[in-house]
Amino acid sequence: MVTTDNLKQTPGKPTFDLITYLKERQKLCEVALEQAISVRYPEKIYEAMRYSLLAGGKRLRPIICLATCEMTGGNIAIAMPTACALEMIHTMSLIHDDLPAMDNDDYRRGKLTNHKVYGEDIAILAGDGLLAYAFEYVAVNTKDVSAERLLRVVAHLGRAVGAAGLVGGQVLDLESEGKSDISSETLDFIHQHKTGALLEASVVCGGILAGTSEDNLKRLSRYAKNIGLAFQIIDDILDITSTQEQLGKTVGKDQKAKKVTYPSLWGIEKSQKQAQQLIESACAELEPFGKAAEPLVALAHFITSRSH
Ligand SMILES: CC(C)=CCC/C(C)=C/COP(=O)(O)OP(=O)(O)O
Ligand SMILES: O=P(O)(O)OP(=O)(O)O
Ligand SMILES: [Mg+2]
Ligand SMILES: [Mg+2]
Repeated sequence: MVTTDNLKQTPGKPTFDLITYLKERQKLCEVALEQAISVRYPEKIYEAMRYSLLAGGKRLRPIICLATCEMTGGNIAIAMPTACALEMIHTMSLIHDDLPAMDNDDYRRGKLTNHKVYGEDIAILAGDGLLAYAFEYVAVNTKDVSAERLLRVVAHLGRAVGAAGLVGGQVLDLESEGKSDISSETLDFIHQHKTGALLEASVVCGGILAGTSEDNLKRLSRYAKNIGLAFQIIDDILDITSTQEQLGKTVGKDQKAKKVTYPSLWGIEKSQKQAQQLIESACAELEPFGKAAEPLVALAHFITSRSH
């Protein structure tokens, strides 16, 4: 059996080339996203939606969705509409998160935030437009997948973005600002919802589209929950250790907003170890998939080693 250990880089062994993989997949996603929304009347709203959607970003959620679908016997074509929808939902969450009523941020993905360019009113609507279009896009453009699977994907996406997911996590995140007595359970809840839920949907929807077994879906969900938590821990570390140039957004915001984070509770080193452990547990879930899991194993390790 292939284990996560023998998938790790060993000198002399051919290893998975994640950099090339990411570049290729990012290009595929960029093309699909560019084609997904065109500008029409009233131009302003379509331009605002495209401004943030096409502003770059790692495209991790769509790439993870495509990878899971392929690993479980599907292909890129059946997963691409869902992959695009995940990025539309993610972009909506960033536009709204940056609004003055929430984090009040001026930069995102190396550019001025949506409300700085289009105004608060249009930025709210651009987020709404992207969210609604994400669901329309999956429903209309997914081909060669049964209606039953498609319905399951739509339901899973809806749950991930609503009060049981991103919205719920964001509410607690906002309520926790300035409070020093946030428990690690509350912190985990925030991370698992504001970040974990959409990553989990990215993984699980890929598996649903491919028609993988219920057991595999549970396994995939556990993998995703672990990488989701690790992702947010690293995000909070980067807010302390990285630069605006590298991240494309303002840094040092958590300390300024007096936010309790993993590194503020346990320090950077322990938080990093914690993230590493979560990644190891995540990868262990993929062992039954053998060599087919290489991309998802590499993507999980990328989450802790990333610089942006
Ligand atoms: C429903 C909504 C609006 C959800 C927002 C979800 C989210 C992950 C925001 C970014 O988190 P952050 O503020 O911790 O990170 P960043 O530094 O990227 O702003
Ligand atoms: O790369 P991005 O901008 O999509 O952000 P995130 O780090 O939240 O994936
Ligand atoms: Mg926030
Ligand atoms: Mg923010």
